[in-house]
Amino acid sequence: MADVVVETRSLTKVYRDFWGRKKKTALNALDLKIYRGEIFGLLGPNGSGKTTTIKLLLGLLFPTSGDAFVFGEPAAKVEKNERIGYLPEESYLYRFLNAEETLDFYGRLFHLDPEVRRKRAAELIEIVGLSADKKRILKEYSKGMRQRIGLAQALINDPELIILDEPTSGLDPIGTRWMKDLILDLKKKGKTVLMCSHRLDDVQDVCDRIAILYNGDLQEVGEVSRLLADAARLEVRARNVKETPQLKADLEEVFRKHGGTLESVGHPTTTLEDLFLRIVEESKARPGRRYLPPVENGTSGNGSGN
Ligand SMILES: Nc1ncnc2c1ncn2[C@@H]1O[C@H](COP(=O)(O)OP(=O)(O)OP(=O)(O)O)[C@@H](O)[C@H]1O
Repeated sequence: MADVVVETRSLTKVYRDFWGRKKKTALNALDLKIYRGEIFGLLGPNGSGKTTTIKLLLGLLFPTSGDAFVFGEPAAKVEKNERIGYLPEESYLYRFLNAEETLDFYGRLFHLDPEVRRKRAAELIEIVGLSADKKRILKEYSKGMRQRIGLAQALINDPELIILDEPTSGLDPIGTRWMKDLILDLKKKGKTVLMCSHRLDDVQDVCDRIAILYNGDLQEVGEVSRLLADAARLEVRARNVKETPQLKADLEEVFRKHGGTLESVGHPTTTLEDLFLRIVEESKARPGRRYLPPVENGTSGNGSGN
């Protein structure tokens, strides 16, 4: 039986106004379990209750009814937060500290020994790619750099559960790929990750399971691969075959024999992210590389600029 790291039972949050009158049911009877070692995506349109859920799990808000448990402890018990790393959506870091000072400050909050603090800060600065900028104050950081130092802060206590609110926001495609690889590395190390994101392609790339909230109600929960599988279609891929009318006719015949119909024959496409990263890598490896338009016979001159 898998180890449950986060559990909510009929978790409900109603925000009230100053007079105690009901303003908004932000979360309505949420039942959810998140297991050790999985990457779980919490999705939903703006205002659907994601941040409210995270705040309830961190004990920053109290539920109106229902329960939330993290590591089997009530979420209101703030000591359990020492085992959690949290990257909020908005930067909250001190703008006049540099990266080293920032991590030292958060290390102190977790009562880490000076030696451990120094070692972890150095490792994390390296991991998040800020070695060259570690002496600059955060005020001078770009949004992507702030996101990197925010992640390092979230990992300073070597947490078992990492909660990431919009982890790829503000990152360029290279930073996005780096962040996704890092999230997958955390999973390899046995960590549990709960992330909220509006970038659905990123969620699809890294999450094992997702939950979708709408207006405070849980609408769907399950494995990404299962939810996205199109059971009505079958995909067949082949190598070293030329696309000819005869091939198409033969395939039509085969599928007809098995009671189906051929929908299309063509080349699979890569993702824009892969294309972008490949071009950046090639540009780095070959200074002077430039786009060249296709030559007359139709072959691409792409990337043969020197
Ligand atoms: N302090 C508050 N007082 C009153 N209503 C609130 C408060 N905080 C959030 N809400 C409302 O609760 C609902 C859920 O908000 P929440 O911030 O949890 O949504 P979200 O899914 O995180 O949205 P987003 O994607 O925009 O970050 C929204 O309708 C929001 O206006």
